[in-house]
Amino acid sequence: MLELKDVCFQVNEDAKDKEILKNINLKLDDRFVAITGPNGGGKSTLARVIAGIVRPTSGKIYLDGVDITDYSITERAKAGISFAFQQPVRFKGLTVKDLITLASGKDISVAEACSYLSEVGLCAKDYIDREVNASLSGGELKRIEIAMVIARGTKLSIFDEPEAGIDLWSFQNLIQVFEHMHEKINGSILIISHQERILNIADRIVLIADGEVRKVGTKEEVLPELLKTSEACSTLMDKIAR
Ligand SMILES: Nc1ncnc2c1ncn2[C@@H]1O[C@H](COP(=O)(O)OP(=O)(O)OP(=O)(O)O)[C@@H](O)[C@H]1O
Repeated sequence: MLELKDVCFQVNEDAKDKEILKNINLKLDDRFVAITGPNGGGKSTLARVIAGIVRPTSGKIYLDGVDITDYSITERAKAGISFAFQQPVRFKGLTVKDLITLASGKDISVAEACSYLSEVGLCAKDYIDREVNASLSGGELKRIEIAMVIARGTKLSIFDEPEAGIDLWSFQNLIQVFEHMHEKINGSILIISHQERILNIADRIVLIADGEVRKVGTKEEVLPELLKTSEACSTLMDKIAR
């Protein structure tokens, strides 16, 4: 279980303190949790705080009862947290097989590596020996990154807006990948998304706005609140536009 107690994150901008996360309290033990909310609400910051990319200004983070607040990214990775970036990283000189083997942490066969690619809907023989460089499309890279996360098989896998920057066709396939992961994965998935189809497969949704947790619940409980928030935003945008 992941637990956040009074987590705050503050930056100093133009000599003024800016609170980006305000006393976040969460207990998450569901298999598939989606974090959603308006742009700039603090979702990515929260994911980065959980993965250890940034340290909270105050508060505590526990993974299965262990205080990981002061763990580095590497220590958190060893404790069982994987993080997939919004823009996946390219690794020039490494093949897809190399990356999946590294991710799995053991010497796996080509057939095993291929099985991870098949899980994300990629035809393994076409990709296994390809270099992870700029010749791969955004959608392909994203799926290879997801295959790596599956190969790592950690307790907690965090995805920051996996839908960002991919076309509609790739997005439809990506949804199927997540639906499949929801059924198959051993650990938990924490996914930041604005997409209703992703929210629809979540066991729990966390709505974050203005650095605060506004609501935690099932989609039936959270979506109406989310619609209210987006209506409020559109009304504001209308007023600004007028
Ligand atoms: N290091 C930083 N310094 C200054 N401001 C920051 C920093 N990190 C985040 N912010 C600000 O904090 C707010 C929340 O950012 P964050 O990226 O977490 O939002 P988000 O909910 O993920 O947004 P989006 O949906 O647009 O991806 C934004 O206003 C952002 O500009």
